Amino acid sequence: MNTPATADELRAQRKQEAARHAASFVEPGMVVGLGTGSTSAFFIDELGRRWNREGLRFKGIPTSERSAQQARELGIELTDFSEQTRIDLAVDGADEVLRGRLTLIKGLGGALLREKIVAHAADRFVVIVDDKKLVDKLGTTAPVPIEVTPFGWECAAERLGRLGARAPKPRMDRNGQLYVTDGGNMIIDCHFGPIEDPLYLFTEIAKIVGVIESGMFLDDVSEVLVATEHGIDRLTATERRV
Ligand SMILES: O=C[C@H](O)[C@H](O)[C@H](O)COP(=O)(O)O
Repeated sequence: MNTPATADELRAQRKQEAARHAASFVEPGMVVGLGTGSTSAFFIDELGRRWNREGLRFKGIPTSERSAQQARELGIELTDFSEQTRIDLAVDGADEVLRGRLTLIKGLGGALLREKIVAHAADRFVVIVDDKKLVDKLGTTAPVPIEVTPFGWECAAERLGRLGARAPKPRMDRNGQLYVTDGGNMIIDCHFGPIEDPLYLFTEIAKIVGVIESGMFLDDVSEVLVATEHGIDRLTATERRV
């Protein structure tokens, strides 16, 4: 008799289903943005499978050193913005998605700046999640990660505190060392609690000198694929709202 799947295994299966679905959008010759995180890792794996078994050829632009390494190990050809500034399709995960909207939080994996740059360069930016990421208000389960310059981070943290972030502090890694992004910056994970007005908060965060980018994605996403027990729910830009 098979042991029933654990909740973690079920989530992993759903992430994989969303990733497979998104990987089916990749066509020969495309430039493809490769996201970061556990869901994106399934996407890159599936692309590796298509590269090696189907002979699918495309070029990847990774959003982190981690994803670059994974893609290289699978044999996927990589490129960068020095070669081309246009991406056909970018695929990435998210930490929270506002139910029924294309509004979300990303960056718990620390790659939010590169992810947003890649998303903005893409003609089509597809976000892949399992249904546990859906929330009725952003900020309910995840903090908003905010990438800041190391110089003067204390000033940015104080301003973020005035905006309602609880005890904003720089992110530490699992060894207790200061977390440094691929771009050499710091991240302040801001616990605002449920966010009533995402656009207002996003705008106020962006005004803080020293803030490079926030993990709020309000108007960047073309579609969201949500893996549920019934299959894939696809939310497209016609329903885009903040
Ligand atoms: O910086 C990391 C990214 O924004 C990830 O896409 C996000 O944190 C979701 O990660 P996961 O797929 O592991 O839940």
